[in-house]
Amino acid sequence: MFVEVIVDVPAKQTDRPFDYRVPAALVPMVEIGSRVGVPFAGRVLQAFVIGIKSQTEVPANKIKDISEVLDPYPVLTPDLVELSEWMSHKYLCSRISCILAMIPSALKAKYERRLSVRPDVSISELTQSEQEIAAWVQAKKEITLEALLEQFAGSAGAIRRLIETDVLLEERMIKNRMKAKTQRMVFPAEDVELLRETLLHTSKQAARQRELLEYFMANPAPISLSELSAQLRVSTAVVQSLAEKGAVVVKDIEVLRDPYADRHFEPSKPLRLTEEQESVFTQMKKALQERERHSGTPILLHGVTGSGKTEVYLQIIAECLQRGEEAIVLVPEISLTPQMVERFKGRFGDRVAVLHSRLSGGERYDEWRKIRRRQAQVVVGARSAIFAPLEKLSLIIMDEEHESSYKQEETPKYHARDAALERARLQRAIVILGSATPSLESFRASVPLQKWSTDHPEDGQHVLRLELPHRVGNRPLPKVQVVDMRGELQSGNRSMFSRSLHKAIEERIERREQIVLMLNRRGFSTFVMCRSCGYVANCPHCDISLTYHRHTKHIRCHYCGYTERELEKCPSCDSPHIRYFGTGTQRVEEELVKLFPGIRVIRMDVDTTTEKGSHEKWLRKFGQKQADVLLGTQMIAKGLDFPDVTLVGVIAADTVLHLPDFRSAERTFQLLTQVAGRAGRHELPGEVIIQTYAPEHYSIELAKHHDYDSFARKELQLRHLRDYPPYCRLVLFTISHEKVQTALRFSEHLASVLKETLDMTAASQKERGALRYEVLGPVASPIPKLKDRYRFQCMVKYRGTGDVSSALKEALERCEEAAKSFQVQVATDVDPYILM
Ligand SMILES: Nc1ncnc2c1ncn2[C@@H]1O[C@H](COP(=O)(O)OP(=O)(O)OP(=O)(O)O)[C@@H](O)[C@H]1O
Ligand SMILES: [Zn+2]
Ligand SMILES: [Zn+2]
Repeated sequence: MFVEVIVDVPAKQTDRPFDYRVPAALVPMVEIGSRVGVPFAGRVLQAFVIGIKSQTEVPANKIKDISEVLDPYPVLTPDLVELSEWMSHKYLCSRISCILAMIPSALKAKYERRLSVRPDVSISELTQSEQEIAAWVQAKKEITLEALLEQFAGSAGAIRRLIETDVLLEERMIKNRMKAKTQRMVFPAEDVELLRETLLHTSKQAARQRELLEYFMANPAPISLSELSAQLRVSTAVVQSLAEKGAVVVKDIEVLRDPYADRHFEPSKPLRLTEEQESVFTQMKKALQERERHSGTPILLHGVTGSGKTEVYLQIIAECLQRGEEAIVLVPEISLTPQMVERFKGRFGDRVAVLHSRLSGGERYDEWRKIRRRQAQVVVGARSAIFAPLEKLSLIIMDEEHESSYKQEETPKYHARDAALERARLQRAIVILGSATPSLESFRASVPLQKWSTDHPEDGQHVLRLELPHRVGNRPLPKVQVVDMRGELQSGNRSMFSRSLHKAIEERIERREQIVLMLNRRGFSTFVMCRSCGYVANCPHCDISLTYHRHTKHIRCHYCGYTERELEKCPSCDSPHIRYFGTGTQRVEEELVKLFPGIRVIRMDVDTTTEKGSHEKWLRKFGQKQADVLLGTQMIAKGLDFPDVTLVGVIAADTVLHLPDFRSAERTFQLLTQVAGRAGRHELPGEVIIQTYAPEHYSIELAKHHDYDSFARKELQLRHLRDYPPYCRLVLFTISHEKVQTALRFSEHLASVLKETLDMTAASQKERGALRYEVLGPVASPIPKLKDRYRFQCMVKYRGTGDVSSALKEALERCEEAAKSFQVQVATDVDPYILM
């Protein structure tokens, strides 16, 4: 048997399958998706099996054997292996980077070098010090280089000679970064007679042993050693002597770390669906039942905030489980709150595995193994949970599908929505994209039920749209008031709170109701400015202003980490009037406390939520009414559901609007709608106050009226006019070099090669429908200098059905030589979300 593998080397030349032979003994262990060790260029490397075959073109004297199989079960399911191929093609990145993105970091190999003495070496021919070293290694059988250097601290030279002369052989071993956690268990002998007999032969002096034997006679069940010693206060030695007598067996058993072990989840029952929910649910159920026939139907669930989308998710998952199938639920990282986890654990208990970035490496690994061992059928997680190794996946739910955090900003720069649609296609699973404010990409692709026919082509361009236009129980959407802050300033109010918001806060405090205040962090960045001359402290390596860190009294660059002490006076005009603009939320908190004495504020932003579990802690406190105000950045806009919140305030709504980004209106509308959705979700009616300097902007005006449809129509018109996605697709190339000239010249070269290859592709694909494209740039990047490198951008804009990836890949390959010799870096971003 032969296998095709992808080796774990991040280089262009190795980005293709290599053939190996599987020795007979390993054949039963090797499957598609297995992780193996293979000899490669004189080392043993981790590799992933992507194909199995009975023949190979590699000549018999050249083919090598795989050296080991690293796991008891394949780490990738067959559909993930296929998905990795799609990903590397679509996102123009190496196959191995895609595979590594799919497995927990605990499984990313660490290579350890181990030394041993060559068996046929005659030690007596070595020098005295060499002999000493060799003898020591021989006694240990094998040892890491680090340990050897530590033992013979002064003899690095001798050790090196021994390695060079092959007296010490070096072997690279693949080690997992993370070990499975084990627990020491005590198993009493199954035969109670044996216990009784041991007791008879144990002397009266050994009271502890006798006590333990009696305990096991009464409780003949395995127990962990730690629990046993806590209960009976017996020492390990006592257990050990019983083990020697054969009355008990002590064994290490693998256990799974459960991050939610100490939490109790209130079991929940399915609610009776409302009429609207019921009709949506019926369609979903139908899609699930017919998924084999129609290769899975993607569904867009457009439901206003509080319309009961989550309850529908829970019931369709139950349906999926009942069919013996499995489901993935994707939620944005920041809305993966305890409340959210609780709803899934409460309904499905232990069958739920949770994956998010706040878990430790070990916990993540264990949740993943729980999935791999088929102990979990529902996976709830952030972006990368789309790669959960479920074999009978039939349902993928993506909540808040419009969220930009579904796009990964490091290589592989994939979008979880597209990965979900592709994985669903491979598995014939159905995808449900849910949102109160669907992305324009999804909305444009969607077709309402009345116009839907099941023979729409499976091209990801057609999505069935289902709607939940009303809140559960017909609760009204909250009343939204927009306050023009320019007017406030004109009437002499210089505070960051308008008079309406001020009054509204006062009222809630009096009525003991709760308030959510949101501020957009991006617009309120923390910078340092001279009030006399307007000097702003910039990073010397990046064209970006430095950020002030109040607690350490330093100013810092967010991109490269450059740090200096806070300024005493202006470097430009010597004025002492330096103003530090602290984080926006800090400033708002200070002002709140000043204006409303005694007010209790919980502040949630990057500063207060870095610690593990802090997120949960703050929300729990707020839920228990230990605070009047929950103040925070975007992270509080999503998913929260607190009954006593009756006021939501947005301090500055338009800070995103001015960013040079074609999605800024969409983002503003989404954010305002989401945060407004936090108010009045239960008995008490809600009120929303939005403060802005641009009240007439359509994204704010239409958010005020909860009018998604008008917003989508208007925004799509504008995108069409300006030729932006979803009417075209973008690929962004960012080129950087230490010298401006080199960066620019290379960028021009790349742009012309891109044009050439696209011309050729368009010509050869003419019959198959038009491919229209443009290559824009090079232009200086919006951040023109980063970490001492100058940056330029080229953008490819295209529409049509041709295979653009192949052309772009070819262009990159043609420029590779030049890039290498000039040491130019090229970063590629397909369907970019950040245009800087
Ligand atoms: N059929 C139902 N009967 C009674 N209450 C329901 C029903 N469905 C949902 N609810 C309740 O209505 C509230 C809102 O529902 P849910 O959180 O599922 O809405 P959602 O659309 O997911 O909201 P959002 O997108 O704003 O987070 C919740 O408190 C939920 O328990
Ligand atoms: Zn100055
Ligand atoms: Zn910097």
